[in-house]
Amino acid sequence: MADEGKNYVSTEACDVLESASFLSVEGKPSPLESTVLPNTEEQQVYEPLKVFLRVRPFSIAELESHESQGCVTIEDAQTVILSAPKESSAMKNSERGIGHAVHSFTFSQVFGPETTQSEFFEGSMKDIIKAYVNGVNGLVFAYGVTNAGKTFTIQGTSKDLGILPRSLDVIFKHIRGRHYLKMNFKPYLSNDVKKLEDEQIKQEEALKTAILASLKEETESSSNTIANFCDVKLDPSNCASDNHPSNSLENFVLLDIHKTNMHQRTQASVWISFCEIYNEYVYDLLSISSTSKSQRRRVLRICEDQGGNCYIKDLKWINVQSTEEACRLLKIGNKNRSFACTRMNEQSSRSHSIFSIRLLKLTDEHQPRVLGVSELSFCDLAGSERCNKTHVFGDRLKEAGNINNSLHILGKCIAALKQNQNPKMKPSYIPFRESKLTRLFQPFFCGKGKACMIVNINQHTSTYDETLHVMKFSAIARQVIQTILPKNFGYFPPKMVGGDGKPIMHFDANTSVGDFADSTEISAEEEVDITILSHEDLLKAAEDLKEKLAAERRSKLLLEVKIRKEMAEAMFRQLLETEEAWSNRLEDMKDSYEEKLESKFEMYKEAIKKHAYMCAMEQIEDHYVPIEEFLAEQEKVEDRERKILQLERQLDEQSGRLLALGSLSSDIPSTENNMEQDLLDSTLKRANEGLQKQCKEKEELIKSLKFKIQKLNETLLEANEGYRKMAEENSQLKHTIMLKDQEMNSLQNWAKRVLELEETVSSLQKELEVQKKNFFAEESKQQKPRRGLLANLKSTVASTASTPLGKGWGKYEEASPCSRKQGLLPHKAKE
Ligand SMILES: Nc1ncnc2c1ncn2[C@@H]1O[C@H](COP(=O)(O)OP(=O)(O)OP(=O)(O)O)[C@@H](O)[C@H]1O
Repeated sequence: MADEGKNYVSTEACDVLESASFLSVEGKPSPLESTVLPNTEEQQVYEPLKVFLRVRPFSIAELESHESQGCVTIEDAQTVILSAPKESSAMKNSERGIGHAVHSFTFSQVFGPETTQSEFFEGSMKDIIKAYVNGVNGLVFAYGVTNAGKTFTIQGTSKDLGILPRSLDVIFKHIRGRHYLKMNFKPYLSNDVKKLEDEQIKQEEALKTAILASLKEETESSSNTIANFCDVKLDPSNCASDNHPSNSLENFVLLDIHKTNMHQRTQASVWISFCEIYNEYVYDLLSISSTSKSQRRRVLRICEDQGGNCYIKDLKWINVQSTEEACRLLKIGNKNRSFACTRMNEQSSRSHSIFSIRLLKLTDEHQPRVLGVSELSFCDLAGSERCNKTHVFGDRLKEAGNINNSLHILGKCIAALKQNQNPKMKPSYIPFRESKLTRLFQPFFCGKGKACMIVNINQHTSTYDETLHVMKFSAIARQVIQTILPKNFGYFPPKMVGGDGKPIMHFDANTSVGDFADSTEISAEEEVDITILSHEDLLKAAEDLKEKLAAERRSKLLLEVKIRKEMAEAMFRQLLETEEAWSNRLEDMKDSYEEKLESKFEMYKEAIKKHAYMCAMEQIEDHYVPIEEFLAEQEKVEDRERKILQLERQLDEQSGRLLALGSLSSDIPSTENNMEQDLLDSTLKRANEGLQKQCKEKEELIKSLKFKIQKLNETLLEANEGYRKMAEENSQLKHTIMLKDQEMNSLQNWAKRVLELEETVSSLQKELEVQKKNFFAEESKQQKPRRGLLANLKSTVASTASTPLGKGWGKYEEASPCSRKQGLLPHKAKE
């Protein structure tokens, strides 16, 4: 890998890691120990996950069985080449064209088979212990196939100590003289501290004594094959048994101690815990009950505090005063650990074991205060293996399944972590919660600590394919960049609780007491290892679980509904806010654009003005005439005008004379001088031009007038035509009027005649009346015959009928009496 050895730690942060040490060496205050505490607000550090490869040497038996086929070749301090042996699947695949037969892998450092425990410790643990004593949590996990040397690397043997006892030794040496021996401050939950009452301290001491005593009983009663750590003499000669320079912390951790910036003298208290994850159940390896095989082991729960930090509830934390004590406890734990004899390893770890050391940093006072807590965990993972190769069944098969599953999830987490580092890739879910192991590892991979991976391989041809798988896994892990949060000592300020578990002190001013009260475990429920239950109990347990599941689902559903509602409301609010923000922004943009436009407009206006001004100035410059010159020229012009006027007058006179003289004028010799003649000519010319101009104007005028006249003529013609028509109509009307007049006249005549006739009729009637009277008078006097009167009447009527009126009358003689009364009507109808 190209970035091999590249350190992502910023110089500043690196300096802090290099220099700051929170405890003095061998109890002696360092030169600067009385200065300040390490700055806990340093920037966060990015560094690639350190992956060390350790190749196990062949055992004598293996050498005798000619295991070696040269599968593993160490190229250099960082590179190793794996060549597939003939019978391996990798070789078969490569022959089929799938994959390669040779693979090259790069590590932070490769430790060959000849590497001693001391060399390995020095080469791999330096940084992590340095960071640990400065408050950075650390995780060291050994990964590899079964029988690859993981346990050997972590724990070692009594003669050849592994990294764990060596680390303990370094830590104790480091705190020598500053070791806080009282047990009244105890680690609590994930990162807190509990202040114990006297009674509790006594209980604590009794428990420790009991656990340690159990080892004594055991060692007396039975022999064991595990490294007898209690016999370990952890003096420098032991540690440097391989003739290597001393591995004490002074040698590599506190080289720059003189740079420390600590203000305060401090002391430390060391607590350890040891647990295993077996078949996905967590067991306390330091539990007294667990030492008795007949008793059922208590399953521990992984809980989370309010900060989401995982911790194992009820896991025992034992105060240790020395490396020897810690190693005794390690041995006790090992005895409780699930080992089994597999085909590959006589003492094969069937579980993942986690040994943790918590360092409590306290002030060096009569009433000490806790300054911080840091944790260093060593995880010896169970060996990865293929079930078919190990020929396992029953419990072993189940174990293998669980081991492989948790390792598979660890692989998935590491792959997801690597993928999430790539900003171009879609962030993927990291399945930390899918196994107990990854749940406990999560904080270390999420910035709350520094992780380090040890890959153990053997050179067996029989396990080549598994080894290749392990190497591929490590190649991915190698690419993970760790983000280490900037708290140097612990990631959250520790809280302190009293013996009753209630907070008594807060180290973080920002954290309230209320917050703390909730930071207890999520559930106090205890898990039971169901594999040891009877069939009936299992059924009952299944029923219980079903009920619990249903209840849980219901509550979760309600919670989901509530959360969804809250989220919807929050989103709606956010949308509204966003909308408002955008509309405000839009308004602002509009305003700013308007302002810009206005200012541009003003700018252009100014530019145009300027340009016009410049042009004007240029013109003025071009046409500039001094005032004296101008006045002189003006005078000259006026003078000439006067002369022209004079000449014009003269011309008028002359032309008047010329006209008077007529044709003779040509013969009259000119008396004028040449100058006058010229002036005259020019005047004439100008006058001529003026006349021509006037003529042109007049012509134009005439043209327009002609056009107008033409228009008027046309209008006149139209008017004439109209007039003619009107006249015709008029004559027709006159004729009609005349006819009407005639009719009127005739009617008047008729009316006159009617009047005459009426008069005649009335006179006749009168006469008739008179005649009647006379007749009746005579008749009464003479009684003359009626024939005579009628004859007279007839003669009268006959005389009347001879007149024109009488003739007309006669025509109607035969009409009815009614018609006679109406008189004139028949005549009118005739007319
Ligand atoms: N570097 C080494 N030098 C000498 N012996 C070693 C080395 N590494 C491992 N061994 C020996 O190899 C054997 C197997 O080692 P170990 O038990 O540590 O393997 P393991 O990987 O922990 O196996 P498992 O996963 O099955 O528990 C042990 O006897 C151990 O002493």
